Amino acid sequence: MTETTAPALHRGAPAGEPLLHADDLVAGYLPGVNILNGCSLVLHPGELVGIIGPNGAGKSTLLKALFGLVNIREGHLTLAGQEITNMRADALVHKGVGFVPQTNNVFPSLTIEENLQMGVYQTPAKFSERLEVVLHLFPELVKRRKQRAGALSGGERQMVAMARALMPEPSVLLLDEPSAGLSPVRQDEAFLRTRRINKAGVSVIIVEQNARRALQICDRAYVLDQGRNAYSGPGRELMTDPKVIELYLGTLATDVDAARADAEAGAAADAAAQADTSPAAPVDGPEGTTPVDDEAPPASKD
Ligand SMILES: Nc1ncnc2c1ncn2[C@@H]1O[C@H](COP(=O)(O)OP(=O)(O)OP(=O)(O)O)[C@@H](O)[C@H]1O
Repeated sequence: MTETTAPALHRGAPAGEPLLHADDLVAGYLPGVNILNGCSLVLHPGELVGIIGPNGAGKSTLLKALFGLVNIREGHLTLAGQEITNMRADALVHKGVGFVPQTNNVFPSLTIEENLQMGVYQTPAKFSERLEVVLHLFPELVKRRKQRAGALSGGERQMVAMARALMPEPSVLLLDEPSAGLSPVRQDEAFLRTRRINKAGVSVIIVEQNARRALQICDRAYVLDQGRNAYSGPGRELMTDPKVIELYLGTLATDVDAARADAEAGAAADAAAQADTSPAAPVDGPEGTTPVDDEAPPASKD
């Protein structure tokens, strides 16, 4: 076991080789100004990993560094054991990494279908096959595929952006705040959609401001602070950790109880979903919001 897979840094991570491994990254935008000051993260096959932390902690910067959009000054990044540090984004897509930015994530003048076509511009022959898989994952898009993306709501655009990123059949999907700017019900849908993608076999890293909701769906999460790892662990453990609650989830004493209740509600929903294998087992949002079909469609892999 290497130092970077040490339990304290990656608490709760499964054994074995990570799929994606960021080791002690130092990165930034302006010369001489580092935003990431030694950040590490592992993503194992099939995991859904969250990145949370206060505003300006460097969460989005870390995601962009993983996707070759911010220069990594020190440290290493590997994908399935291969060095990919500072590899260009288009090369990373080719290697199976997808990225969904927080904003400007669709081509507004193109139709939904044309947006999805852009997702496989490197491998156009795959379009029909992948379109079928992706529309199976997002059946909401089937009837609307000829509509212009610019006419869609924020939540619908987010769905198209995720669908487009899935078109090249990534093994890793990086999501930058998929719930940003959405109403509570639409936020729930974005989180459940994220889990649906993960259940379909895609390993996911999600950056979120809505920390409590993210922790509910994540296998594990990293708390960043000032560009460094502050805490890590299984999502539901972090939700009930008084230090994490005090520093990042809210300072009210009652939040401990609220977080516990949220964690228990999430665990109960998971247990119910596992017990019920019928094709439409709904999962309730934590605040009693609209149930959304969270059942995993057939795996997107061959
Ligand atoms: N393009 C950029 N050029 C220069 N500085 C930037 C740029 N983007 C972000 N920063 C700076 O990097 C720091 C970290 O920003 P980042 O967006 O990664 O934080 P974050 O944790 O995702 O925050 P939030 O939760 O508010 O989105 C901030 O101080 C921000 O001003």
